[in-house]
Amino acid sequence: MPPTNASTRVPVVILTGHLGSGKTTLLNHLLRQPGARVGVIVNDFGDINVDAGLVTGQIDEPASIAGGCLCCLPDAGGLDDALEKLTHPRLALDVVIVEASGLAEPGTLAKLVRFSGVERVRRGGLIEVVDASSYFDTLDDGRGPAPVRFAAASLVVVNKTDLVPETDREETLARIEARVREHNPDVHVAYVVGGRIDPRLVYDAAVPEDPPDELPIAALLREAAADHHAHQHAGSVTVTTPGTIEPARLLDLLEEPPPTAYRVKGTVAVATGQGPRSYHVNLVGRSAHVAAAKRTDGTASELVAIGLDLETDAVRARLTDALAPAERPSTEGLRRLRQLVRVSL
Ligand SMILES: Nc1nc2c(ncn2[C@@H]2O[C@H](COP(=O)(O)OP(=O)(O)OP(=O)(O)O)[C@@H](O)[C@H]2O)c(=O)[nH]1
Repeated sequence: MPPTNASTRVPVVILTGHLGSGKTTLLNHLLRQPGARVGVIVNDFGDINVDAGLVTGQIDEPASIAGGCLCCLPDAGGLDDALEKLTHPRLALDVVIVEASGLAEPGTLAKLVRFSGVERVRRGGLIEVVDASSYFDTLDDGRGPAPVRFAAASLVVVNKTDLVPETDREETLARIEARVREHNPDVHVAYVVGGRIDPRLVYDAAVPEDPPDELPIAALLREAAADHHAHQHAGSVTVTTPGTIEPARLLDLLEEPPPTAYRVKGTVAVATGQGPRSYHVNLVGRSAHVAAAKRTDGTASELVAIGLDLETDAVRARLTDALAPAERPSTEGLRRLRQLVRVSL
């Protein structure tokens, strides 16, 4: 059995963006990261150009899947079927990425995942890729309201910054960011070339290295495409506490996360009459998911925050506050925790 994150649900990340903005380039960058088991759903099968050697195996033969797997989605109606297959615990995938066609409407796709009937799915965020060099010639003429598509994004990746003349770059990127924030003031924005975002913004690989069953071609492809420009590293902060915590403080953090933390994840323990109970916590952008853990191993609680330009001191202070030890939870805290667990189902 491969190492697995199976005790938690599989995050499903939606990748959207205008035609040619760089979605597939970003996806291939993520697929090249060692260790990760990534499932891919594309709804544009005729036009697929994901690196075949990185996406190995067929979903109909899950036993043969090595580094990841690929599923084609002919129409929106097939999304749940594809998610059902790709989130099967046997595959032990770290993440499923849905690459939309350039014409897809992000808000609609986000709703399809949010209201998916598939039990093992959790929302992993929506990444909108923007072509910095053609933005004001394609998506937006700069007049009137900004495109509403940004409202659904948790992360906006402003790609192809290399194609913006250096003399205009700062001003152009600032103008794009201002338009993005019109409908989504808190969204996280990354500026990249070749879709090279830090994969830690998107998923956790259960193992840091390639599994032994991965096809050698994947490693070869990775070498051939070795990144000349390293990606912008995301920062992270980890806080642990040996005891059970007060859920009201945790809920305060999840309802109003620190602005520079894109993801917050971890496991926390809460005291009950029958001993401590553990919960898995996941926040992406502003969307929180909490689920009761199947097993509780002791009372330790841990949270990790990940983000670009992470304000580490401020974030550490917030995580420390959220993990303040409590031998007994407040009634109000328990009520809020149970409510979030219910809406996370
Ligand atoms: N110069 C430059 N070219 C890029 C960058 N990112 C992607 N490209 C190129 O832009 C073209 C389109 O990239 P894709 O990744 O195919 O874009 P896409 O959004 O998947 O395209 P569709 O699926 O057709 O909507 C390709 O030729 C890429 O090599 C970048 O940061 N800089």
